[in-house]
Amino acid sequence: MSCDGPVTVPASVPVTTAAPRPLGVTSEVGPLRTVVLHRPGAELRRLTPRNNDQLLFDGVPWVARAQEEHDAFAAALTDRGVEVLYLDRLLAEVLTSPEAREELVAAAVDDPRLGATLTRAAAAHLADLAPEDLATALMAGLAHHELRGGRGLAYEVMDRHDFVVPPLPNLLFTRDSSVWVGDQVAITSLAMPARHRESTITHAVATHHPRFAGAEQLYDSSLEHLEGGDVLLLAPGVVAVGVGERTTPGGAERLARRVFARGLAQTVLVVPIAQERATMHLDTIATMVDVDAMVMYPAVADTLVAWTVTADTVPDDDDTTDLVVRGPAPFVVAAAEAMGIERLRVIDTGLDPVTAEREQWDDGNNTLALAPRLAVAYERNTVTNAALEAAGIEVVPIAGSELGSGRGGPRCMSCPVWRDPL
Ligand SMILES: NC(=[NH2+])NCCC[C@H](N)C(=O)O
Repeated sequence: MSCDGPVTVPASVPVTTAAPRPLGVTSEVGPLRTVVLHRPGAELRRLTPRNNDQLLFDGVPWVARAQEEHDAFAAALTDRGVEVLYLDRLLAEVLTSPEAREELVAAAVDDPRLGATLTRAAAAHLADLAPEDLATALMAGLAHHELRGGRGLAYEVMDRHDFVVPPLPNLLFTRDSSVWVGDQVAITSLAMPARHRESTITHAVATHHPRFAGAEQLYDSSLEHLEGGDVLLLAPGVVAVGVGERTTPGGAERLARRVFARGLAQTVLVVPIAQERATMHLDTIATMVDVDAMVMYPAVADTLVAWTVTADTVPDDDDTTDLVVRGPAPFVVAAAEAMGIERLRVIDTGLDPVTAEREQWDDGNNTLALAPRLAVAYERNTVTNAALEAAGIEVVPIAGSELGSGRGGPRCMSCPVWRDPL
């Protein structure tokens, strides 16, 4: 398997297609047809013990092994008929458009640390690069020594280990920087400074790539914080939004109004989660594995609650619809009611508290459903996976020893853009 080379896209995986392809996602478990992944690359090689905390990694990953693990993840999807689109290809392709280039170069140097002289020099450097090289620079950033003829006071004073343009190692987690709700794409507003710029890339791709031509944008990065890892499409018309370290209550409220106004959902469940790194997104504690079943961190299964939000009148405006808020009620009760089912099954992982905490930390609850009762999971979470199998869920195990150092599992590392309706 190639480790460190360029992305090896199987010939059967088109990155640009002439004919429009379906887009849209209405559930977590409808058969997965097309997904956006990001194969980790040069941006991961920027991580050092000095910067990994700030860049939201728990260590310094072995990059070649992380790529190998990621290639195996992608192969597990393509082997099952899923079309994989790679974010770096989509990015390089949109960088042939002058507007996209301008937008992304401007976003890359929009940083008050730089000052006018260095901003100009960095922008000029980037604007000179060919699409592939510019894509690499936008993802891996620009180190101090890479700016030929750099300059000005800020450049001289800057620590040599600092970046003129910081890298984006969390691009790997494509789940967070955009999320499809129905046939519209929400470009998210990422909470952590280390991730802000990611949504400028997903915005440019959604706006300028022919593959996504015509798709309406539901949300944008200037709005209240909202991250895709917090958004779960429990059933057609029912969206759960986690509110915690990343997504704010304001973000959940804004999303609710917009999905109502655009007819994409009739119920939004707002789910408070602990504001901690271990539970940074709702999908770190619960993901769907069947039309009526979730795998959930046992420590929260009994205490998780939800507010049920609906529209008061026929909604027709993005931002002013009156909302009706009920609750809080136990999450499983509120979810079942909104989904119109008798009971939402929570798979009993039967874990002792220590194993449960360890496997939650290692993204045991962060599964990616390929279809009802078929889910990709990290192989290391053996106890959770055995419980899933016992409950009738087929687990597609993948290695994640290096990928996992960024604290994200199969769901975090994937952005479905097309699932068959249930
Ligand atoms: N959907 C998710 N759970 N994403 C995980 C993102 C991990 C990433 N290092 C961060 O801190 O943002």
